[in-house]
Amino acid sequence: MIRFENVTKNFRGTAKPALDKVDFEVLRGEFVFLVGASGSGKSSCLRLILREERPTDGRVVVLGRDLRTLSNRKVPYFRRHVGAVFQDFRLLPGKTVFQNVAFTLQVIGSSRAFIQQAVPEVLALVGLDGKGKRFPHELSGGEQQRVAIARALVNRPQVLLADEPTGNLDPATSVDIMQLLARINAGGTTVVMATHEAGFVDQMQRRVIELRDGQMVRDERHGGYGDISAIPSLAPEPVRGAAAVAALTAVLEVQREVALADAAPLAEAPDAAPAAPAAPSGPAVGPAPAVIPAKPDIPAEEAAAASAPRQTSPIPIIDIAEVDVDELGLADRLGLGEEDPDDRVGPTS
Ligand SMILES: Nc1ncnc2c1ncn2[C@@H]1O[C@H](COP(=O)(O)OP(=O)(O)OP(=O)(O)O)[C@@H](O)[C@H]1O
Repeated sequence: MIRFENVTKNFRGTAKPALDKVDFEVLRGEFVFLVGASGSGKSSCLRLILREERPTDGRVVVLGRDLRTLSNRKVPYFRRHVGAVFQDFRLLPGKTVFQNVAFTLQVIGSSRAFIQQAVPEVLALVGLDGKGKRFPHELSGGEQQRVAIARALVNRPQVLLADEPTGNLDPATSVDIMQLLARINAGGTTVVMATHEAGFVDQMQRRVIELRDGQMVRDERHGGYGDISAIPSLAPEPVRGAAAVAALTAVLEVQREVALADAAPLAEAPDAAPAAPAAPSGPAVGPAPAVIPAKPDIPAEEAAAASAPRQTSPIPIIDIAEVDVDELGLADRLGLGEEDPDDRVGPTS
């Protein structure tokens, strides 16, 4: 799903590479922590995945697309499949919560009717029901990050990138956001998260990729944060510990809910890939919380490969219909309207 092949990134005017021959593969459905000291290259990795930067050397392949050869014209299509959230939320201050999320859909030419349906659904999903008319400054930090997550999810991306999403939040709010990310992952969305939060990483025991001075020094299937001496200490250790315990509880709760959903006879679909198609709109199945399922248009070979690490079943809640980019003609005006077969993500050749 995401492959770094000996990737080196040299930024102009810098002697040392930000990334030095980094090589890893993330499979569909994984939750991966990117860890390392400040300046070790975590954000650079995420920016390469988003195609905000290109490698100096090596190859980055995301959803079957070699990003070296992806033309600028096709980048907006590509990014529909890759949502991103950041430490500083990056909301538009003059727009309401609804408008912030809707903007993503307007840019790709979604119909007004679709936007009116999809935005409230995704806001409910992230726990922001009824807050659509607020402006960002009228929200707490945690709520602002939820808006950012809603915006990242409204296109039902297959991958969610999170660059220190809890970096500006207090420990309790951070736990809420971690829980939300775990639920999103439980719905089949691959999550790659750069973080300094050693407590969360230690307790959640997910895959950990560690960078040091641009080099990958660790890739552990169920790892902890490792050496914490170089990370900024923003909260007293006991608080971090409490947050970590709460995070673990939250994540275990999500895992238990997923296991329950797996066990339910009606939820069984033996032939389905982990990110199965969404069910029609309706209430949550069983006790599970709202989880947005990733779009199911994933190459079959990747679906097979995804069985390796960890299988999660989708907990379908809503069905966000395919976006009709032609409907408003806006896509054409933005230069996004010339979709051709190459615009689709597909298997790596
Ligand atoms: N646009 C840029 N131009 C020049 N150098 C850059 C640029 N972006 C990043 N770097 C350098 O690349 C290296 C890796 O930076 P990066 O932001 O990826 O690290 P990081 O691990 O995400 O750090 P932090 O935890 O502080 O966010 C650093 O030395 C940084 O100064």
